[in-house]
Order: sequence, then C-alpha cells, then structure tokens
Amino acid sequence: MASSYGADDDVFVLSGPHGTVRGRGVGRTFDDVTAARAALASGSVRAITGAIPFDPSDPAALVAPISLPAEPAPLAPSSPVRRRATSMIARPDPRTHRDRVIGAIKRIADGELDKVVLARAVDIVVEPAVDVPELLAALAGGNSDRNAFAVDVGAVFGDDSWLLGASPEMLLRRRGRVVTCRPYAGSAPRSADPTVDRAAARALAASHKDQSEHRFVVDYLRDRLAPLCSDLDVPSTPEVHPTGEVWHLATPIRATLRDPSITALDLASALSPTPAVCGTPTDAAAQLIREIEEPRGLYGGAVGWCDASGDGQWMVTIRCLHLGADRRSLRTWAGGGIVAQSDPQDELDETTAKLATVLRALGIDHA
Ligand SMILES: C=C(O[C@H]1C=CC=C(C(=O)O)[C@@H]1O)C(=O)O
Repeated sequence: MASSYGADDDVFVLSGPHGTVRGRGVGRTFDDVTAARAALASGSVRAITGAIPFDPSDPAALVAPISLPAEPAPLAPSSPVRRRATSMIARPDPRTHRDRVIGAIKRIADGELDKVVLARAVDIVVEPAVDVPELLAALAGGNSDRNAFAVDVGAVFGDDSWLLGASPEMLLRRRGRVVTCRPYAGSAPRSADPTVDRAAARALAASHKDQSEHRFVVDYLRDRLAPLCSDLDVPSTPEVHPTGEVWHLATPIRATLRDPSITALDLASALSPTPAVCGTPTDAAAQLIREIEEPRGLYGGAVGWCDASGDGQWMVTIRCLHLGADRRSLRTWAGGGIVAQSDPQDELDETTAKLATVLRALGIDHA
C-alpha cells in the first residue's frame, strides 16, 4: 500500500485554532492502536496520524507519515461548491430514530443506564464528484474556529476512501506535560434570526437537561484523567459555544501529566469513546448502541496526530463523512445524548441540525 504514495502526498490534515498539522507520505500503516502506540514508544516510527474507531475492537486507520509539517495558521476557508444529492437514504429513517430514542428513555427510566448517545446515518450520492482539498476548505469555512480534518483512511483500508469532517470537540491536546480537553455535550440548533439565536444560547445555558447531559462527559474525563494527572482544573460551569449550525455546552479542562512518557495517542486510546458519543456507564451504553445501531466504524472515535515527543491533538470524530473511492458516495452521521429528561422530537431535530454541518460543506441545499 505504502509504495503508491509519494513523500509529499497529504494523507492527513487537521486544521483549527492551533494551526494546521499535516501528515505527508506513508511510512507504515496500522489498523491496530496498540501496535501503533508500541511502534511510537520503541522509536521505530517518528509520528502517528489518522483515525481510531468508536468500538476499540474495530480496525483503526493509522499511518506513520514520512513527515509531519505544522503551520501556525488554520486552513484558508472557502465557500462550498454547489452540488445536488442524486440519492439520500436515512439509516434508519427519522421515525425509527425517534422510536429508538423513546426506547432508550424508557431503559434509562428503568435504571439500566444513565445516558446513551444514539446516532443515525445518511447515505448520500452527490453530483458533481468531491475533490478532497476543496471539501476540506469548505468544512473549514463553515465554522469560525476553522476546524476541519481529512484522513486518507484508504491508505490503511486499501479502498481509496477518506474521512473528512469539522469536529468542534477536542478530545485532548498534549503539549509537554500539559493536557487540555474540551468536551462538548448539550446542544441547541442555531437560528438565522439573531434574536432567536441568542435566546437559544441563553436557554441552552439554563437547561437542566443539557447540563446533566454535559456533566456525564466532564465527570468521566475527570475520573479517567485523575490517576494520570495532577493539578486537574475542571470548571464547575460549562461555557456556551457556537458551531455554524448548533450551540453547544463546552468545558475547558486542563491537567498536568504525572508521567511524561504517556503520549497523546495513549491518552486518546484511554479516553475514547467518552460519554459525548457513547454514554454512562460506558459498557452499558456501548452494549445498547451495539444492540440497536449499525456498526459506526470511525464515526464517534477520534482523529488526530502524535509526534515522537508524545505531543499531539485528537478530535472526537463527529460532524464527519466517509467518502468512497468514486468521490460521489458517502455516509454521514449525527448523534445526540439521551438522558432521562430528553424529548424524542427535540432529539431528532438536533441530529438534523448537526447533519447540516456536512450538507452545507457539500453545497447541498439542506433546507
Ligand atoms: C454525537 C454528536 O455530538 C456530541 C457532541 C456535542 C453535543 C452532543 C449532544 O448535545 O448530544 C453530542 O454529545 C454528533 O454530533 O454526532
């Protein structure tokens, strides 16, 4: 596989407020996170980029690139190319998703679990075909942080497919001993009317249901980071942050690693999947998701990079699409956290609002 790539080919791009990191060329490939972590720890590879799956038993798409150039600026944004969807199939259909939410609320009421994130997928065929750098720039253009990523998962899977997205949610960033996380959970669709939009943000900040949905993620990260870190700084109240399509509750977490040999990839594998994409307790939520959803593949995992010093950044793999070799067929997903107080129709509407991130970047009229 590696031989068909030149040393200057981008196989990974991550853009955001911290700048742009690229993975260039393919030194080695890994479909297993443990093997990639071991190669990095032994010094046999100098960096790892790519995607880890939602379900740790599924294949990862990780590459040891030939080089890992970084620029201080995020990607230059661009406007989407106009496209039409020649086929659009919801999996499951919206009514079934709502029924699944109703079922999950009942299981939460029965005490089986506290939170589960249920997702739905949409399979789309677009015309004209997608150009990967063009779509990446359009994804960066859809949010003020210029968040966007593109991962050549075909370099590992051998199917010439790409994973692209614009995730606002930072699973973790490691710089030396300093670890920062920025969990997102709790959402409200945005409005084109500025008065309605501001009111939606205020209502989100005051919503007990969204605060509780958010708290599960923050508590999980605190519990997982506590044995690994000192000076854990976890604000008690989340902030409200916008993407192009939705308002979110977000909490900036900061901590200091006790053991500097723990890498950003080690942390990504220890933390993912958080209750922002899975649920609480993790095992019960993962079991319920396995029972009712199709396998998620790379959606709900993490996308990022890690260098030889252990520094790196991993984003939660949401607001994304998996683009096929024909550059026309793709699957996109959106999920939402279900807690005891969730309303099934609101949850369906929330997934529709989240899907607009990808549809807008594809230039599809999503109204
Ligand atoms: C699971 C997704 O979003 C997560 C991140 C932010 C807000 C979320 C929510 O409010 O449910 C989700 O936890 C998704 O976009 O597919």
